[in-house]
Amino acid sequence: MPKECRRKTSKDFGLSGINEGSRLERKAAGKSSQICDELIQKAAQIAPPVMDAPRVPQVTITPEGGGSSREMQQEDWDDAVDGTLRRKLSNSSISSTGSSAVESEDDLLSDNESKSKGIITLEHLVDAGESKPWWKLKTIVHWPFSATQRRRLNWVQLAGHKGNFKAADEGTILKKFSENEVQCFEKLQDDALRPFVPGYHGVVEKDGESFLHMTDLLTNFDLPNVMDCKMGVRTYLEEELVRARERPKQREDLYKKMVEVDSEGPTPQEHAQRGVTKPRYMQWRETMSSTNTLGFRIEGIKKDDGTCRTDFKKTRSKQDVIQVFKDFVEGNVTIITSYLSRLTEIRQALKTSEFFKRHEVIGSSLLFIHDHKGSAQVWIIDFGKTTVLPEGQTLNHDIPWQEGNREDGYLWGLENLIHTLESVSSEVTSKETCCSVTKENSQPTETYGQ
Ligand SMILES: Nc1ncnc2c1ncn2[C@@H]1O[C@H](COP(=O)(O)OP(=O)(O)OP(=O)(O)O)[C@@H](O)[C@H]1O
Ligand SMILES: O=P(O)(O)O[C@@H]1[C@H](O)[C@H](O)[C@@H](OP(=O)(O)O)[C@H](OP(=O)(O)O)[C@H]1O
Repeated sequence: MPKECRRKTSKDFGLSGINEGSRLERKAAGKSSQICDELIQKAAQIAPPVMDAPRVPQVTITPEGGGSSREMQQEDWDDAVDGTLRRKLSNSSISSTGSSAVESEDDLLSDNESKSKGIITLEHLVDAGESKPWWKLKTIVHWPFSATQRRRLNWVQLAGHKGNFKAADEGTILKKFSENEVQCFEKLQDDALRPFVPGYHGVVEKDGESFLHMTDLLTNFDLPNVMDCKMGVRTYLEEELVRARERPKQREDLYKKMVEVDSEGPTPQEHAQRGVTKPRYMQWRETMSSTNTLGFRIEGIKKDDGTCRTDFKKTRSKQDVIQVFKDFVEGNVTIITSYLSRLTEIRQALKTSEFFKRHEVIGSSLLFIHDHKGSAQVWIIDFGKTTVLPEGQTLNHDIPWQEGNREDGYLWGLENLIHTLESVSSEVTSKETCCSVTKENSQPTETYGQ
């Protein structure tokens, strides 16, 4: 049974106060998720995989000394990245994104327990009666929560780790602080990419924990359809490779996630030790999905009927991706055209962006959002693993990666994404033309009827 079919209850998610609207969305989810699965399976059977030439050399991480490795400590992680990517976080967990875990959740939690996969309820950090003030760092502005603003927010989180986001005042959210991401947002304020990233409202702190305060991109939509596409041919940093070679850590949680998708995925040695290193897992994910072949992959989709799917780990061929997009936009050419024009604007901005030239962009996503009123937007999100290059170095973002050149294939992936949507558009249009011709032909003419 696909993972998404095994739905957790609100109690499983720790959501005690989930409201009626959300319950209804969840109810709808089971049925149409199944329909979606069937459609995707059919598409996969009909369409032979169209494989582009792999752009990423596979790097083998061979643990010296077999499986013996010590647990990685936070200091190691900070040292490992040599100051280029500072991951010191506001709390004890360690990750590029401010959440998980070089070690914190390792070997303890399954995928479902640690990752967010759809509709969630965002809680504020304070209770209605809380009187302690919030303070904005830097500007030291009193955090202006009123009792009504301390509502629970039904929200969609298609990727990332559970607990990474909190509700904030109207139209905004809080994401767990990572110094790297905050630095990116600050630089982006003066960059050509600013119109395409969520509004940045500084850093706030509460009880020793810091958060990045940003615009909630879902705010202006009515029952939004949302898709997260992770960009680039590579989803791990070169530093992570170096680290894994120097101090390999076999992770049982990643091994389990691999086996769940493909029991033949791990090597005999990995089966024996019941563990894989993180770069090994990430590379395997890249080859199973369209990351290596198309330079982007679908992470998750939430539709306006309440269905959420994050089971795209084996969605690899261009035709499969086209089918998923078609289903996402429900064949609506106007929405596809809006998405295409926004992607073209993003491509243009990326080509002029100083920030883009000077950063290795890893693990960043394009967030597609549209609704029944016809609004459609695409935003660049997640800079947790976007890393500044050494002084004087720049990237092309569209040439093959070789270890050391730090290329990420972002622009190449964007080009493929645009082509994919153009294919969706022409397939939908030709189907419409074909249908209307068939309809016309089947209309009895007056003479025929007489
Ligand atoms: N500004 C935003 N507005 C609305 N939704 C957002 C916003 N930022 C993120 N999201 C939602 O949260 C999800 C995870 O976001 P993001 O990738 O930034 O988190 P993360 O924890 O850094 O993820 P990962 O661990 O995969 O790097 C996205 O897929 C999207 O559904
Ligand atoms: O999508 P999956 O298959 O669930 O795999 C996760 C995904 O690749 C995340 O991007 C990664 O977090 P980072 O981007 O922060 O590295 C996470 O590593 P983690 O388990 O170390 O958090 C992986 O487990």
